[in-house]
Amino acid sequence: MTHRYVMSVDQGTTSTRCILFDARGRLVSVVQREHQQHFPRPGWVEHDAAEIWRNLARLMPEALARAGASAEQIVGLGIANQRETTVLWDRRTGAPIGRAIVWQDTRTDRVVEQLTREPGAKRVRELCGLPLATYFSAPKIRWLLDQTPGLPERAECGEVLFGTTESWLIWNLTGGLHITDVTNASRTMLMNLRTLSWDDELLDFFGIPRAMLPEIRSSTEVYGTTTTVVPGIRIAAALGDQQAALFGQTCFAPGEAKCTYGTGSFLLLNTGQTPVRSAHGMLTTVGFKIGAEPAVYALEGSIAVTGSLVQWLRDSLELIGTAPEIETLARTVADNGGCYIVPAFSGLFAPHWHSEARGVIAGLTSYITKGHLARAVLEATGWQTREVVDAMNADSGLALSTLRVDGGMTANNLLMQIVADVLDVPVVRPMVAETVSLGAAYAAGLSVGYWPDLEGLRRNWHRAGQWQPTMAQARREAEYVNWRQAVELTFGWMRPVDAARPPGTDVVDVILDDHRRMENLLRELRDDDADRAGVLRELASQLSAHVAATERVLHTDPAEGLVPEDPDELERVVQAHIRDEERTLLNELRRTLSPSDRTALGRAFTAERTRRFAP
Ligand SMILES: Nc1ncnc2c1ncn2[C@@H]1O[C@H](COP(=O)(O)OP(=O)(O)O)[C@@H](O)[C@H]1O
Ligand SMILES: O=P(O)(O)OC[C@H](O)CO
Repeated sequence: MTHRYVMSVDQGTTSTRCILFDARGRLVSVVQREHQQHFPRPGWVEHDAAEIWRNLARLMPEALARAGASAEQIVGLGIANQRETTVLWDRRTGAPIGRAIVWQDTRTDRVVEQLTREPGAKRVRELCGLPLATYFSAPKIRWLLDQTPGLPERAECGEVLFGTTESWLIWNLTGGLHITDVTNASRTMLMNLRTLSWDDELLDFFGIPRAMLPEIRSSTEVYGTTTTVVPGIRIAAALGDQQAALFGQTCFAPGEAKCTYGTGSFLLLNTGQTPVRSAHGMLTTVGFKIGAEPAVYALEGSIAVTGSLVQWLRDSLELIGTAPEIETLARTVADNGGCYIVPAFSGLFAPHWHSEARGVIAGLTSYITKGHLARAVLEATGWQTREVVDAMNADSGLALSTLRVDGGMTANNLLMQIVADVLDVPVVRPMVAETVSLGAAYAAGLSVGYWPDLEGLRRNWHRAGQWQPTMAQARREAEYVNWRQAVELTFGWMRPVDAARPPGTDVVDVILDDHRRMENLLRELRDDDADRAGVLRELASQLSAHVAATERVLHTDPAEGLVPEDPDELERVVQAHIRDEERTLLNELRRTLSPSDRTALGRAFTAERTRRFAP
């Protein structure tokens, strides 16, 4: 008898996996390839979409070969993917336009800051269920369009296309089908959560042309057939990876929840057929949509940094050689020794949504060892989960009674115990830890009739591990207070220096903003990837406009004279200018002028500076 399988692709943040599952939901073959993470500047995270496609093109035949199977034995393909990551490509050539901007990337923090002040900002969350944040696709698309002259016009006439990575892969696999599924579309900030279609008000707000967007389809339906790599396979499902994990954990009914612990961690609660608005920092998102049935919604608590903090300890601090070693290191100590790490590397996501937050290590004393740091890393995942569960309970009015977990980090038994302890509920892990892939396979299998219904899938779920809470209540509460105090230290770390201040701001602040902007340019000059000539030109224009405004409005006699052409000299002059002005002029202005005079001067300074600025 010829066996038949479902093929599943999990296009994740760090790697792409291709897995074949049999009818009982068992793994038949697994292959995986990592792709490169590009960090060209602080806060920037990029992927090469062409590399991701090349990886998939190798993985699909490899997965078949491992199982000794042919394309005819594959009943359907389901794709799960990292969400929000933004790929633009040329419709004609199929080539990506620049690198993809990854969901963790914070380069759009200023774009987002500006957008929050625009009329219409309040409507965004109402329409799409998401808070304005760097995390989602729309600000990333806007940023990309703003970068290249001519790109907005090309996008307007559909020459430049947008997609998240499932769209990009389906486009390549089918030779030009431009679609997305409703769960991925719900992460762009451009889809109306009720109508499940692109929303004109949102498109206008972000200035994004409809012509560049894919068609929105259900999560399970046959979209088309592969024409390349392994031709003839029906593509029968697509879901964002966290929604796929919800499906793989068989959280099909309202009230069922799971948390996936990978690069980041994502807790999703099925809320049934009506979108629930969060009052506590959760996202409202689409959970899945089976064929023509109504969509099922979810509340989501997204945590940006959990497994990636372990990677940071391994790759940047080199305190461990492999991710599992963190457990051994953390077990060398009995507790955290008073140390807390809040990994706000991409700002803080749920429930805080502070894009400007940056990470802290708090409570350091000379007593702290690398063992304590390792424990603080694991506890950070525990406490971040606790914050999200508290918010989720407050939104749903229910208390979570057990937590279903999955993902790479759940191999860590100490971490699972910590999660049970800080939540004070049991944590359970299923037999198949590859829940994202399993969910995509389930969705594709349902779509083509390989599995008849959801109930049959539920019977495949088997418990493999369970952790009971053992922490004393008083200790749990005391630790949580410390954690929250550490979180507060991360807020407001980055000020949006480039955001134009409204007219009428204190002149001291206006000048300080100029200084920070120039310092940022000096930092850029030290980056090997920077366009040096461009940055130098910008720096010279900034300095010249700033000095002219200072002279004209504050009647000072700046020491600099002309803006030097020599780059080293320019750097020196800028640094000296900032140092001198902050030591003398600014203190004098604070001391001698009334707040209303400083405000009037601030207005004049801004006007003069704008007039003199010649980019
Ligand atoms: N034993 C472990 N303890 C703690 N973290 C781990 C362990 N094993 C893997 N990880 C972390 O889990 C993440 C990988 O999980 P995975 O589910 O494959 O992530 P993703 O799908 O986001 O790429 C990595 O960030 C890694 O640091
Ligand atoms: O690829 P993962 O598992 O890190 O998941 C990323 C999420 O989809 C981001 O929203």
